[in-house]
Amino acid sequence: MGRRNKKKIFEAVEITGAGGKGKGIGKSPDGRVIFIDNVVPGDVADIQTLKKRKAYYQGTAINFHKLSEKRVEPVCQHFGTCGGCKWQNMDYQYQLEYKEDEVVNNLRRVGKIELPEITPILGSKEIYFYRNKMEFSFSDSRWLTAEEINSGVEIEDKEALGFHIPGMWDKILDIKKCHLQEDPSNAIRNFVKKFAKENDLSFFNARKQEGMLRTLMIRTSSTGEIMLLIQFFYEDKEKRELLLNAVAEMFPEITSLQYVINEKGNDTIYDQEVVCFKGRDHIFEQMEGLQFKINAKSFYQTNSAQAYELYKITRDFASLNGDELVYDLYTGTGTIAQFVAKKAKKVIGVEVVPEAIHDAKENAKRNQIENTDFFVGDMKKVFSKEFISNNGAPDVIITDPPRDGMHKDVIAQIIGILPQRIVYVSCNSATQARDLALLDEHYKVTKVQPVDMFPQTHHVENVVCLERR
Ligand SMILES: C[S@@+](CC[C@H](N)C(=O)[O-])C[C@H]1O[C@@H](n2cnc3c(N)ncnc32)[C@H](O)[C@@H]1O
Repeated sequence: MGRRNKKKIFEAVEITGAGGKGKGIGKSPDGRVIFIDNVVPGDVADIQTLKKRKAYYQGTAINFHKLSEKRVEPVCQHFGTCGGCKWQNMDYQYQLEYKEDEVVNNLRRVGKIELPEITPILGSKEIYFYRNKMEFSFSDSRWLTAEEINSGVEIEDKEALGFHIPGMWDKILDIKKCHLQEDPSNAIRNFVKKFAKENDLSFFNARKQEGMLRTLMIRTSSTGEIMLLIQFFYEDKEKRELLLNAVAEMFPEITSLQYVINEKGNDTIYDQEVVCFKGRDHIFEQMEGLQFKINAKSFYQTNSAQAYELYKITRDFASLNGDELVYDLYTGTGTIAQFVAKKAKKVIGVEVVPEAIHDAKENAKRNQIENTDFFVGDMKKVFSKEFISNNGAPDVIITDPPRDGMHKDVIAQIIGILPQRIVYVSCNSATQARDLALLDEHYKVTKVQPVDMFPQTHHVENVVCLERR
């Protein structure tokens, strides 16, 4: 190890905050911030550094002097190794506090904008089993814990079907029970693993690029439908059918059983043909009487119950009276557009993924919504003079960009149009704050409502209403 990364131990560090990708925050004697795994604000611990950067350290707790009163016992046996639910050891009320603080700090420090009173964060009723979609990876050599390695016992169960170890593309932790998706999610995953092993279907090795079974995706819906998609690295018809038939027989509640043969270097299925083996190639999600068709490639908010709350807040902030032309930017499959359509004169949705726009149009038809129009395009290029003269200048813009926020050209284009109101939905309040600062000359932030879509993680959604100055 080079000198720069020589490990140090800092004694009795108090954990004073949480943030930075779910890590606890402390301070070293030399005044640097330390980002620490598996600690909770209020803990006091000896910290061993793992990495040193110019302005901060990354570290891990090796000995606790005091355990925080904000701690709770994690429910999951995989906590600490799995990167999925890093805040499972913190009481949910405190999780909400830290999420709200993060939003406010970002808006204040990054955005440096004048803020109204913040509406308290809306917590999730379900703090476990709230996800409608999970993706697991197969591996022929599962991640072994230090205890397993040191035990000296020969490892018999070598395969994994589970999650990537944080930051490691080729290391998979075998998951026995995940607390994020309702059953039969765990039952399906465990059955597939057992059946595949018993019948000699090989598990993927990402380094060597060999092995038949790559990934498994399970989607559940509030309509009770279940989608299962298994991704294979190569076609072996006999073995593939053996597995898929066994799954179909064992879980007749699966309404959509699909597969992909993906021979590429990476796991993404978006450029691959998805084949329906049994049932339909889609499931439905429903919200306030609206139906949304979801296929294997569709984006749909992963916490359905909280998505409903998020959309209600968005609609509320848009304050529509039926006369407005609304643009729904980054519309995905047009869910927000359709959700607000009844209250608007017309809604135009824009999205870069053609399949999503195809679904948006089909869903609008199914929901008998006639005042929406959807366009495929990169947002940067959409607000052309021609587009505005064809579709009209919006009175209200709803925008829900990916984590990177809006491109500065998109913000410049919005400023060129100056709609009366903007509702900005974001899953990353830091980039949202940056964008709000760029809009500040023309828009005043009038409402802020953080929403928790992902309990047990540090992620937080935030809805902001802007009115023209
Ligand atoms: C956070 S999702 C929002 C989806 C939708 N509003 C919903 O609630 O289901 C962001 C969407 O932006 C789309 N997107 C990403 N980059 C884009 C771009 N440059 N132009 C247009 N859409 C883009 C993504 O494909 C994704 O559907």
